Amino acid sequence: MTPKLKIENLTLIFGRDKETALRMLKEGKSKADILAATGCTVGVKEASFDIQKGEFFVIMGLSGSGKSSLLRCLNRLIEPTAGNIFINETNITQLNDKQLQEIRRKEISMVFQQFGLLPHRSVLENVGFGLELQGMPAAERNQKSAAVIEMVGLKGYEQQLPSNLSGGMQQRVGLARALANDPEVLLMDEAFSALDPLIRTQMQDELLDLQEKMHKTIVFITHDLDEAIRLGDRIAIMKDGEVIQVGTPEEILTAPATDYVSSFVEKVDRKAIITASSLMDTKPVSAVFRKDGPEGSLRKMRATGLDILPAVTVDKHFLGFVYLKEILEVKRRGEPTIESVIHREVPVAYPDTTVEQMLPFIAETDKPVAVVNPENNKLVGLISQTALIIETTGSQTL
Ligand SMILES: Nc1ncnc2c1ncn2[C@@H]1O[C@H](COP(=O)(O)OP(=O)(O)OP(=O)(O)O)[C@@H](O)[C@H]1O
Repeated sequence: MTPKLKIENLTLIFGRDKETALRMLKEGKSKADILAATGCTVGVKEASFDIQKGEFFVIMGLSGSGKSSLLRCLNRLIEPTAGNIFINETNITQLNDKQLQEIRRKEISMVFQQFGLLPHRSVLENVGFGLELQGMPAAERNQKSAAVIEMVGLKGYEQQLPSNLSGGMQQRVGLARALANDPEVLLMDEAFSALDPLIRTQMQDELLDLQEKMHKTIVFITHDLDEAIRLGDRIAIMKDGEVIQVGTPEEILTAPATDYVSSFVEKVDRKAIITASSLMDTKPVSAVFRKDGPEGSLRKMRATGLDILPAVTVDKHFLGFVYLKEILEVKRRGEPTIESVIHREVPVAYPDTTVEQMLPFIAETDKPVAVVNPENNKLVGLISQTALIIETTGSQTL
């Protein structure tokens, strides 16, 4: 599948002597060395990644890491120094001014941190401003604007001036304006960073709801890893102009690529993000069959060294757990199957169940947790108690 956006070796250098700076960069010189020798700042260094259609892609990094510079290259608000950017299959870096304008009007919109609203225009006029520039007649423009204003929850405020609105509402106007021309790609530069925390969380939720309906390709910038994790399908982490890791929130949290990423990850509340599938043992699950006799079950327990095993039907439907000591009882009583000692009232998780959702039943059980496929109830994995305890206490040293 062709990605919606393809960023290929993108480099951005600020300053005059870009050529020398670029050469030094290729030689592997550091940002500091390049600055000292040429007076040039490396804003973005050889970034390469793809963004898929409909993806919510977050670029996260501290102040000065280069995320705004990178975002602004995507619509050439800043001219990249080297590399390519493709939208669909069009190389944006090669477009002339007219073609670029066309792309900016139709395909890529941007939402800014400071809202960027025109103070003397009403909400309706602000939202319709881009359409007006395109020469759309007033009636059609107003109709489109009113529709997106309703979409972002501002119906009734069409005639207000921005100064009469709260920060959160002003940012909704900014969002509505970006959505008015129904772009395929939405660039959002720290769009919620100026809002206070409660409003910010509310806006994040609303944006996620909107995205469920819109399926836009969103590139969202933030310096806040919690926000990145809440919003992103995937996250790119930047440091000193470099993209140092691209991955799903789970990949970033469970397998940080560098110590730098780890240091961020340590501060995140993982329980809402880590899911059963990332915790479960991926080795083929040892299980006893319901029709197994006690001898067969004991053999499996000896082989695995476990004194609790899941019990399944022949086609792997999960039934419950069996315990070593009860199987020994069954054997002593001379029963032909282990049917009578399967504990069926046990909690199960689905692969996308989060640790937070598992907490209530983790507290009540000292067994491993079975992970089953929600569609057919087949056993797909087991999560050991140790893995759960580490995740819930956040401690690797028990
Ligand atoms: N116009 C400019 N001229 C020179 N250097 C610049 C310019 N804009 C940005 N820089 C430098 O490029 C680097 C990346 O800056 P950028 O603003 O992209 O980072 P950021 O991660 O978006 O930070 P912030 O969140 O503070 O905006 C920084 O070292 C910055 O000082």
